[in-house]
Amino acid sequence: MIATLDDLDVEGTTVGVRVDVNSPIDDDGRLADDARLRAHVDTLSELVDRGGRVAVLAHQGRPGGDDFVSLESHADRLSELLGQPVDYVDATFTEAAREAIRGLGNGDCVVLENTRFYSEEYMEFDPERAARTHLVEGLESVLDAYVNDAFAAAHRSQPSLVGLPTVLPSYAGRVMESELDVLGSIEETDEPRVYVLGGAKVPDSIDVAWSVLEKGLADHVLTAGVVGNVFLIADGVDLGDASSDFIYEQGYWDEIDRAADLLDAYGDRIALPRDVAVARNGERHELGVNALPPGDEESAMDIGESTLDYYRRILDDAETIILNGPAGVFEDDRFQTGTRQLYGAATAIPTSIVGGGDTASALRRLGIDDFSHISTGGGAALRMLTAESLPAVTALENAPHQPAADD
Ligand SMILES: Nc1ncnc2c1ncn2[C@@H]1O[C@H](COP(=O)(O)OP(=O)(O)OP(=O)(O)O)[C@@H](O)[C@H]1O
Ligand SMILES: O=C(O)[C@H](O)COP(=O)(O)O
Repeated sequence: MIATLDDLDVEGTTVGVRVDVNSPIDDDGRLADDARLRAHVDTLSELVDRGGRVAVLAHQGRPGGDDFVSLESHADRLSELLGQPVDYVDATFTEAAREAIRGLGNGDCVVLENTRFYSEEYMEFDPERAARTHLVEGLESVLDAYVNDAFAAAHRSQPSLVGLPTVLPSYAGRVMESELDVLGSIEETDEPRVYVLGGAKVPDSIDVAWSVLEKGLADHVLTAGVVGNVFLIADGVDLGDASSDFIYEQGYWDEIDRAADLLDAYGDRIALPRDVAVARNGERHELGVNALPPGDEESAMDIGESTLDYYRRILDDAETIILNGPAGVFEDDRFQTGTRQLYGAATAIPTSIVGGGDTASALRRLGIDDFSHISTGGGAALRMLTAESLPAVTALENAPHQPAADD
């Protein structure tokens, strides 16, 4: 049983709120897309409106990346979104951070510095060990409560996600609550249940496919994107050198064997593309799998019409559809068709759930957003879609001062 903001007496309480605002960053090192910030506005505005003293914790990027930047521009944008001043302090758990937190009045909000500027926050710990890190020990004394709204990071066992809820009364924020409501009860959605696995994260998708087929969660798994290409090769189709080289360069060659094992075990429930689209003379050109391999340098960039017809027939009976990853290289207008049509067809199914942060923002750009639920999480959603627990969610379940089960 996880406590929510409904269980928290907010007025005058100093709350550490973990959000996930890990976002695209522009060439000047500033926030380039505020979608993830907007997702947390409900939680943050509720806390400040109810008189909380709010200290925001978040990571941005990974060490060494161009997007590994300060949260100053996030604080500026948050100030606009909340319609009130939001301070920023370039410290996370040191005396400067504690001083900023102690200085908060009721209804005030401060953004602390990128948690991953500190090495411990980029390591995974068990919750008890995470509770003894500098970040947790530095903040514990100035916080009365902890709220986790960072569903998209909930698959990470890092101090701000699993350490703080070990030592503080802890609550799920509104994003976390709604994600858990939907993704935590996949088994209860109506059947037939269809999973669409596309995109380029082949190992993750194959993990999901194994899990949902083994557990009987999926009546059908439809493959597309690079995932579909790997399954085609595993099925003995010659996709040509360009697609094969791409898969090899991504380090996914071993995945072909795993895909072949899956086809052996559950082939009757896995659907493979029947045609692919390549670029020929600068135009989209579709080829049935019997006409493969394509010409030299031609790579399978999308699924074609015949695959879409086949997949639509499977979807005709579906009650629930769960999608992750685009069907093709949607960034190129010529190869948007598969994603546009497959995701478009999914919106007609009674329960349609999209997992994956980047896919979600791409779909919004394509103007397709009429799903039952679009998750804020990529890796976290994938893990939940297999009905597995997430460390940060488990830490919330085990946190001190939880409401009784019959509350
Ligand atoms: N056939 C293909 N060949 C090469 N790239 C492809 C193909 N199909 C899709 N892609 C690429 O896959 C990428 C997206 O895949 P990915 O698995 O990262 O999905 P995602 O929604 O961004 O995931 P997340 O939200 O979890 O980060 C896109 O950049 C797209 O161009
Ligand atoms: O963007 C995400 O998926 C989350 O913020 C987690 O980021 P990470 O994969 O760098 O831990």
